[in-house]
Amino acid sequence: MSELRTFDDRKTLQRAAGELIASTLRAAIVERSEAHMALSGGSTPGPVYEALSTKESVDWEKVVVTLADERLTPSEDRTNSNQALVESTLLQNAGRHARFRAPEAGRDLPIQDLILLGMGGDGHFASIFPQLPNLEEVLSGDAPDVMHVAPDPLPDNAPYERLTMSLPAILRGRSILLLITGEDKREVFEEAKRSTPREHPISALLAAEPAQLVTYWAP
Ligand SMILES: O=C(O)[C@H](O)[C@@H](O)[C@H](O)[C@H](O)COP(=O)(O)O
Repeated sequence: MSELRTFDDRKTLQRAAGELIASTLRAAIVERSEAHMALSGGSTPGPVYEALSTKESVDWEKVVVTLADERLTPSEDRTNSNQALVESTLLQNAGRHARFRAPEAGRDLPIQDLILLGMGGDGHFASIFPQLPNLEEVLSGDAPDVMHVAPDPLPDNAPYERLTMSLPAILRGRSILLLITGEDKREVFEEAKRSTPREHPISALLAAEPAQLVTYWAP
């Protein structure tokens, strides 16, 4: 059964998320001599990545970072890419020793020790949006690990086609940390337990009842 933890405020949530990710990475390195994690973009995780970058207790040279999704920005908009977000927040301080691997459509990913997700107000996660023409493919059990998707219409706040991990690739993650903030998104999260993936894509993740999913929420 997945777990929901609530926090008094976003700063406390972000600090706790950094701690959880660091301990997950340390445990993975002890067990398998390396750790793989896939990160999301958005407005919530930046401070998590910054806090994480200062953790000297993580053997960062053994950490490989990729993205749960990526915005296919033109070169002049590169600062809006998720890679740019991760480079400017996580890949500094101690975290600069981690290796970054950009996702490629059709290229298999190693099992991720940790996948960090956010959720949009429409119930999207990674770049699995309600308006994906190929939504069923991205959610199907035989989907490739990474897929090219073209939300139609493109999202207002980041109007780009995307690369996204598929649902089966996400469900293969050893741990999945979902960060949600605000009352509105909490309502969407609760509603998604009873709706369809076309209404709220996150409902497909929740319907799988992944035991490795932990959701952090703050007002
Ligand atoms: O490229 C992106 O925008 C993200 O990967 C996206 O899936 C994000 O996780 C959600 O939109 C939630 O974003 P917040 O962090 O702003 O809630």
